[in-house]
Amino acid sequence: MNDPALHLDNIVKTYNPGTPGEVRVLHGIDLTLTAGEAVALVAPSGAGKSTLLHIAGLLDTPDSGTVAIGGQDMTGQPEARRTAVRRQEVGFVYQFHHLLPEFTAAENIILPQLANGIPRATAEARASELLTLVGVAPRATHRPAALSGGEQQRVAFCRAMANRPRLLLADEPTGNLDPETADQVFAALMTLVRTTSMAALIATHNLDLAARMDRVLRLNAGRLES
Ligand SMILES: Nc1ncnc2c1ncn2[C@@H]1O[C@H](COP(=O)(O)OP(=O)(O)OP(=O)(O)O)[C@@H](O)[C@H]1O
Repeated sequence: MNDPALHLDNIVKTYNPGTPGEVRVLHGIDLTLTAGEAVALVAPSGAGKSTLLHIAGLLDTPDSGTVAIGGQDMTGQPEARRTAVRRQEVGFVYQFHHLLPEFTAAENIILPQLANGIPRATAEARASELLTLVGVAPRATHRPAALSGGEQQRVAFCRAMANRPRLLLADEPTGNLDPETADQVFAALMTLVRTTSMAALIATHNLDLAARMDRVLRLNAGRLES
């Protein structure tokens, strides 16, 4: 019950080891995120932020070190198990929304729940609740192309949270928006995090937004500094 949403212990990652193209990216990352915590990840370009988010979200594996989600150590687990835990416990948001263009805002939030075996009525209620929280309920029946950039991104947050994940990982979620819209979208994200008490690791170049989170971590030379 009190297990951390995410626990990384001594994560090391090198691309193309032992070759002329070797890139040592992460040199021993330790990180613990607890429920309800929003943590900013600030890093210069190329520092390994996406690599770290992919490892934390079970999309990639470290060379060594452990990744535990909700107290479940994922080291050496078969891919099917990693996929199941990722689907259930982790939500992702990217700089670009990646919503399905042929489906409405609500359907984009309903579909991942149906894929997880949730009954349609429950999924619809959950979509409606999430869209209301981020202020996009009046646009529920619009397709992504008929939504503004900020609305699209707020719908993407709702989709990421549709299956009540324990952990939200966001890679520059406001990077594609003008400052005012970024501010509104960030506020919506924080509302969702506070309401659902999930843990969120949010990579951003925006130091003002980073300062509004509970903690700021800097990724530098392969290590995390607070
Ligand atoms: N598959 C790969 N093979 C080899 N090198 C890689 C691979 N993926 C990433 N890298 C390198 O590892 C380093 C970290 O990449 P990563 O994408 O994690 O950085 P980032 O901090 O997310 O960068 P950005 O902010 O520019 O997106 C970079 O030098 C990158 O070129």
